[in-house]
Order: sequence, then C-alpha cells, then structure tokens
Amino acid sequence: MNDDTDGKNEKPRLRAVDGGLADQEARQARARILSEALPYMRRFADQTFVIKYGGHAMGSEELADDFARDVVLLKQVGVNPVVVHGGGPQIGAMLDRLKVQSSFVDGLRVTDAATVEIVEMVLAGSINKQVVTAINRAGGTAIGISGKDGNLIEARKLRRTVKDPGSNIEKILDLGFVGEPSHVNPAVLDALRATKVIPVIAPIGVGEHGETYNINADTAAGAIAGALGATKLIMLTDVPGVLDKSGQLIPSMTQKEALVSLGDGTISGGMIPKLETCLSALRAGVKAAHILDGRVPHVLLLEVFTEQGVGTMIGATRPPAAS
Ligand SMILES: Nc1ncnc2c1ncn2[C@@H]1O[C@H](COP(=O)(O)OP(=O)(O)O)[C@@H](O)[C@H]1O
Ligand SMILES: CC(=O)N[C@@H](CCC(=O)OP(=O)(O)O)C(=O)O
Repeated sequence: MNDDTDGKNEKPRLRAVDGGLADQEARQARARILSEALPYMRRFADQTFVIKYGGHAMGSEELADDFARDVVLLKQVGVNPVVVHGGGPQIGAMLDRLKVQSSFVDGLRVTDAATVEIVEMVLAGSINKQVVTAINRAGGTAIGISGKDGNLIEARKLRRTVKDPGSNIEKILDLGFVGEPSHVNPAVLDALRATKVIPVIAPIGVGEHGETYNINADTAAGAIAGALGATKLIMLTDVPGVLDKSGQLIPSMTQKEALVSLGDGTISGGMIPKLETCLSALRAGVKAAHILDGRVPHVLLLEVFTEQGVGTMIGATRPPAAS
C-alpha cells in the first residue's frame, strides 16, 4: 500500500530540469554509492553488531550526532545494533574536578572504592544518558542500561600478573575494583532485539556480593559480542586503526598477526585491551572485529556499507558484495 497518496510524506524531489553536467555526475555518484551499499544492507539484515563507542571518539556534539544517525540508520535497515560506550577521558575530568588521583596499568584504571563510585556515576549516569539522548534525537528509540541491569554483566575482580624483571618472579597486581566479566546474561538484550529499541550499555559489572566493578569498555563490548553471537564487533576510537611501528595504518590483521603485535611492542596503552578483546571475541565466534577512527564523520557507514571499508579489520577478510 502506498501511504504517500496525499503527497504529504513525499521526499523532496531533485529539480530535473536544471540537469547540468555537475548535477548528472552527482546523481551518478549517488547511484554508485547506493548500488555499493544495498547488497551489504541485505547481507547484514538481522545481524547483531556490537559497537563500542569510546570516550575519545565522543569528541564533539556534531560527531556524536553523526554517530547517533548512523546507529539509527543501521537499525532502520534491519541490523541489530547494540552500543557499549566508554568514557575514560570524561571519568578523568571528573576525578580531576574532585581532586582524586588516578593511574593506569596497561590501559586499565586502578580503581579504589572512592573511584569506583565516581566511575559508575559518570558512566551509568551522565555519559549513558548523553548517548541515549543523541540516538533519540536522531530519530531512534534508545534505552540506557548498565551491566547491573538484568544482571547483564556479572563480574569478578580482574587478576593481572606482571613478571618482576630482576627476579623473573610473577607478582599479582591489585587494580582494586577493576573487574572482568565472569558471565554475560543476554536475556535483556534478546528481549529488545525484535523491538525498535536500541540498547546503550555502560560498562559496569556486578559482583557476586552486589559489589560494583569498573570494566574496561572494550572488554565489556567484547564479552557482550561473544554472548550475543554478534557478526561484528566494531570499536570506535581516536586513531585511524591499529598502527604499525612507523605509524602507518594496518588495514587488516590475522589473529596471529594481532597476537604478535601485542608481544613485540607495536601495541601499547589503551590499544592493548582493545586488541586483546578483538581476539577473545573472535575466539568466541564473532565473525570480524574492526577498530575505526571515531573522529571521521559517518565512519560506521563507511565501514559497514562500502567495499573497501576503513580502519583495521581483524580476523576476517571482507566478503565480496552480494549481487
Ligand atoms: N599500535 C597502535 N596503534 C594505534 N593506537 C595505539 C597503538 N599503540 C598504542 N595506541 C594508543 O591506543 C589509544 C587508543 O586506546 P584508548 O585511549 O583506550 O581509546 P578509547 O578511549 O577510544 O578506548 C590510541 O589513542 C593510541 O594512543
Ligand atoms: C578498568 C578501566 O580502565 N575502565 C575504564 C572504563 C571506561 C572506558 O573504558 O572508557 P574508554 O573506552 O573511553 O577508554 C576507565 O575507568 O576509564
């Protein structure tokens, strides 16, 4: 049935008469983009993409709006987008305002009892609602939850060990209330899947005794992607992708290459949990992991709906466009 019969819902028409060369080229470019994108839309309909939206990628309001529009568009073409957000820089700013010292070990924030309260306040409070609002303003229906809601992310204290370079003896590092997911209960996300709701998740975990754990957002996104059997895990950050030792973008990496780069000093800081997460998500059955530059407008659409893609893809080669 055509509900446009009264003309009210008609989209604006291109003026056909002033079809100069530039106009015709622009139309052909649009047609090319569409013909490239449509097969991917069909291919990815009904598939789950877990999208990790990093604190560094939330640069400006304009970028946040572009991100929100892309997520809404994915939902509209039948993809099941699940957003997991970070907020490291925003937590840092709040800790500074409150004059609470903070330090990182291998990209993870050492989190004492006072810090975990602030982390939860920033992540599950302000950042979560900012992302929800941006998606809703873009025409979607987002609902914000933390890993505590519906027991989504059950967590335990993260155990990290380091080798003492002098004695070669392994030491256990105490990172306080830094957690790792022990179990993901996707029931709440499964219930939303067939609805128009887009879930937006803050990476907070709940411990056995109800305690709050600060979970690196990459780690949380990877665990959720694995539990949902996602097709893609997509990480938005503030670099073009994984860079080699000379600072050049690595467009794709096998799992083995990613593992080597973690051990040979190519990867440091926040890229460590990101790449480790990609590898564990792939081991859990996720088909491909992507690390993208969230500062590029509409980077999600460029990755998902173009043949070349952007950023670094780990663990799979991009399949040819379906006919
Ligand atoms: N080989 C590498 N390629 C790309 N980024 C790297 C690499 N090694 C370290 N990094 C650092 O990892 C950072 C991304 O991690 P992080 O700051 O945690 O981002 P986010 O907040 O988006 O999760 C980059 O800004 C960069 O400084
Ligand atoms: C344990 C740990 O480090 N947790 C992170 C959680 C936020 C996060 O991961 O945010 P980004 O993705 O923006 O870095 C933190 O406290 O900063």
